[in-house]
Amino acid sequence: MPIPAQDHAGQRLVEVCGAARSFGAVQALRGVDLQLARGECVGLVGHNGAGKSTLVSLLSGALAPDRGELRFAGRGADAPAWSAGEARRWGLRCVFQELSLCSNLTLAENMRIAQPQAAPWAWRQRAGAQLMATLDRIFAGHGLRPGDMVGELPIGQRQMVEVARAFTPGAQPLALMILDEPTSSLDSQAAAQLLAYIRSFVAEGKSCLLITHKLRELFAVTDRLLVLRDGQLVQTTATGATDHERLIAAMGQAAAAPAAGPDRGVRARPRRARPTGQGQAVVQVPAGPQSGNALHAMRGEVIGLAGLAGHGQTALLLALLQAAQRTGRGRSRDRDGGRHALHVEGDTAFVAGDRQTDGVFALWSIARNMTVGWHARRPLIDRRREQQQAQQWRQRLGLVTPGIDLPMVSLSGGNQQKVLFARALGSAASVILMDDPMRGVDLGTKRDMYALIRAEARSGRTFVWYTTEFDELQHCDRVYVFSNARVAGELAGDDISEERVLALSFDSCAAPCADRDA
Ligand SMILES: Nc1ncnc2c1ncn2[C@@H]1O[C@H](COP(=O)(O)OP(=O)(O)OP(=O)(O)O)[C@@H](O)[C@H]1O
Repeated sequence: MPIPAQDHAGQRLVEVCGAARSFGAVQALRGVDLQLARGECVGLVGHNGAGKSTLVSLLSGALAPDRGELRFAGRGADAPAWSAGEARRWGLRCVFQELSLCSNLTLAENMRIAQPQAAPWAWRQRAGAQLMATLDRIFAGHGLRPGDMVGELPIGQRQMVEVARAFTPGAQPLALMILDEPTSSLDSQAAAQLLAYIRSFVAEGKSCLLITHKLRELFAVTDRLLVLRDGQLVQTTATGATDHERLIAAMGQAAAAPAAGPDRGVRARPRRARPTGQGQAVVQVPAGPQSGNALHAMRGEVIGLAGLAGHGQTALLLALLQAAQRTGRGRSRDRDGGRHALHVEGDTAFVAGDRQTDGVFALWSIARNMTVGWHARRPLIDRRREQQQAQQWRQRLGLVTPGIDLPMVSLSGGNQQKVLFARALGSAASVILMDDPMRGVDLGTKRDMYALIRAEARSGRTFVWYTTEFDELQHCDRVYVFSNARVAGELAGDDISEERVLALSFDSCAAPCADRDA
């Protein structure tokens, strides 16, 4: 029989003593001590490469610590004895930053993989029904079906499935949920649904460790906050006893952080200050019955694409990229299956948000990943230029790595994202298409990137920027809001507000979109 929440709330559930872990020359964790009680939600923050995901891997048993001890629910375990199977049997589950679903299987089949011990008969129906029940509980109105193929879903929906699968009850208990950036690809509505669910989860006496770079979320749901910096826990504080600025300072990212708005400290410029557009439209999407209102971007403009995730923003960016590539081959206009007649002028680069699928060459070096677009235009690889350019961007974006010749997989998630950003900005492209490019990027680097985007726009580059974060729209000159794969409206100046974006998102969208990004 389950113990009532009030009987076990406050008891110690997890204890980590002196956990350390290195990867070659990199000391990812340098002796971390932490405790987690039953019934509490603890937030873990830190810059890219601070060691958060490594700590998660130790807790979940995916990695063994070099030294230190982990205890769960009073059961002592010397570090070498701690394993993924044991952690799961004791009630620990984990949603990792990089999604782990099999893209060639359906939702139901992915559910079955996570709980193979369930009864063998009619497993597909059972697994599908179980997963749907959790999806309904967390993400009401999700629009997913058990037979959907994971590989055909946009990253936001894949993240919903990943989260719901972890929360689905099974043969093993669930006492602690570790969520590593669970909202990085969710739109604001789905993120709010998940945060509300986390609160109800801990209210039942269960525990949650939440890792995110979105401070707003941490302040909304956590009881306590831990700050990790260069592999060490430098601050533990009750959430109510701190604020954004102090947290950012503890992370070591306080310099030049102007206070403005909910995620204070991440904005590089005051709201709506300096539109940069100049006379000539370099991106054009005409109005149409299927595509909605017309969309255009002038030279030097920063254009935001907003609206609920999966409502056509990524599809448009990809269509623009294809149009640009065909334009480069001598055609001036392109038709996207009759939906859009698109025009893009100039070299175009794309920053993928779904980095594992669309962006990263995992085993290539960091330097080669940064410069691959540039090499593609030359007959021979110029290693000296490659090194020069990569070192420049490493410093500019504060890449945390001992060397740019290491493989891309050695980088933390946020640092991999920085490399993709460097790849686009380091190219000769005059139009940069960005598909939610700040996924997993820490606050300090985001601030630098916002400033960089503005500076590049001033020099004449055009940005078309899909973002799931409202705050980022404040860095755009104009914003187009998408709904049901159509441009539902345009906002500019002080009209760019959360309320206006939501109003346009839901205006023509009663149900989740059928024409999703693929
Ligand atoms: N498999 C690996 N091989 C080599 N180095 C690694 C490996 N995994 C992590 N590291 C290094 O360990 C350090 C900590 O990485 P970790 O992924 O824990 O950071 P993080 O705080 O989760 O960062 P992010 O916010 O970007 O996800 C980084 O310097 C990273 O490059």
